[in-house]
Amino acid sequence: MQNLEGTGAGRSVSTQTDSMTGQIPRLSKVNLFTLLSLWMELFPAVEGQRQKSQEKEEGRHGHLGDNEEMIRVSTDKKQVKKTGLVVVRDMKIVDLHCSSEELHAGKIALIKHGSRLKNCDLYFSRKPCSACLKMIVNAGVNRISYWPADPEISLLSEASTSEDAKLDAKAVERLKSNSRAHVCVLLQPLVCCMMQFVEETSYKCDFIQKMAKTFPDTNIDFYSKCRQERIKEYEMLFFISNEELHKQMLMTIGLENLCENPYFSNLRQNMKDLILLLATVASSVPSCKHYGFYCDKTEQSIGIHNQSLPQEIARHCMVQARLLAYRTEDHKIGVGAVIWAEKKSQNCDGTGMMYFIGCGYNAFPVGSEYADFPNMDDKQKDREIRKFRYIIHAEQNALTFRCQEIKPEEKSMIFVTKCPCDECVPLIKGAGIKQIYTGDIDVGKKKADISYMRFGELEGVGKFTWQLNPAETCVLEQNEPESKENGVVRPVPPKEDMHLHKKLCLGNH
Ligand SMILES: O=c1ccn([C@H]2C[C@H](O)[C@@H](COP(=O)(O)OP(=O)(O)OP(=O)(O)O)O2)c(=O)[nH]1
Repeated sequence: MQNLEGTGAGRSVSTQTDSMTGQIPRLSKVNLFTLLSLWMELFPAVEGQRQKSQEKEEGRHGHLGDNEEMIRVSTDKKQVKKTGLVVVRDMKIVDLHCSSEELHAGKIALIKHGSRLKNCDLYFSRKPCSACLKMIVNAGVNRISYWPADPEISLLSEASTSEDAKLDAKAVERLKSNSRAHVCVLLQPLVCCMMQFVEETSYKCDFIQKMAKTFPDTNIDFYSKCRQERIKEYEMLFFISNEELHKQMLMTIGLENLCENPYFSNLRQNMKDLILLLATVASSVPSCKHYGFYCDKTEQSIGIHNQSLPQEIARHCMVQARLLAYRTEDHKIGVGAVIWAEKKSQNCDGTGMMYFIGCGYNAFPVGSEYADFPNMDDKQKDREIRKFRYIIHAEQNALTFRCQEIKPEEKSMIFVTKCPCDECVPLIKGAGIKQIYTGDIDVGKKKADISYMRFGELEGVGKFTWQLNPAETCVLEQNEPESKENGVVRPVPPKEDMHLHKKLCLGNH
């Protein structure tokens, strides 16, 4: 867990720097935590869990044959909204949770951390229900921030359940006013140029660029289409388009202060901006059946540590890393890294077997001041004033400030937005991380102060790079010659297939 004080970005760009300071815009830590909580709400449903609860429900119905019980189960499900949660201690992320079919996010955090929640700040994607709040408050948390739309016990559900939802909202208010914890809404306006910067860096990021190389002329439409779909989807989930309804809801959950203008319109604008930003970043690692994180064919084996995660989960974790990259302190490029591990059996968390180990982004040593270290790249002739000997890489920060040990018997995975450099590759392997998910645009690059030669040679760690689905590569290879790209042999899609890929299908998000 890295100290999230500092500055942020994506891949190097020149056009969107702040014209006054020449610096790239940066995501505030509060907005980062809020965005991550929304993103955790979207954690892909765990298949086993879905099946289990389906079986349970079928069993329950078959056994009881009780109509009332059936209605109660289905209305409960509709009424309780899936919720994401980020646990922060001393401005560092210590855990990421998402509610499961059986447990709300707040209860999961309580089970996992118990009294260690004392003095933590919790960021919820919805206002938590009274059952969660009473336990969290009791554990001594410092602050609870929530996204100001429909709460966990939905106020938008059917009339039959709205009485309960209103009662719960009242109980939450009472708990709030009698508790030491500060229960509040934390949303900050984006800094100048942030949105354009995120758009540009998302579009130019390694993942989209790699697809553009494989499918010339298709990426722009594909990226924009994906982004439009995500915006619509996230607005449905996280925004209340009807202003009156939104006002009523804010009144019910004790936010009457925010119902007057200009506060109300400012709040809605900040919410919209953050939703747009999340949709943009999510579109930079598009959900697409032709592309994903795959092992090169020569490295495929049946060992457990070489088994890839489901693509939608890998993609989800990479978007987390992309969000973290917007906190970088490098003036040119943001890199984000997040480490997850898989337990042998399922957690109570909505993340299934996955649990969070740590995260980081590239930044100067903790506590350093703005002008303490040089910021120049290798275009600067004087090597003494280049940044490379000072900046801590995203992977290094994720490893240094991790909040869990990396267990040798478990499958641990690092998701990095940029291919790990020669300094980081041995660290990742030495730490016992079993899999790397990344892009390979930089593989084979050699510069004076930073190089990317070791990743290609790395053995004993599963390497999953963003590439065309190998199953499709086989089809392409049957007819066509190969080309060399970054020193790696890549198939050139035949014209017919390229035509087909122009209609890239969006997978289910
Ligand atoms: O595994 C890595 C590799 C690099 N970085 C960070 C460190 C540094 O802040 C930046 C260096 O990026 P790059 O190699 O692209 O150098 P540049 O000078 O920023 O850009 P250019 O590609 O133009 O040389 O990326 C990481 O966090 N992890």
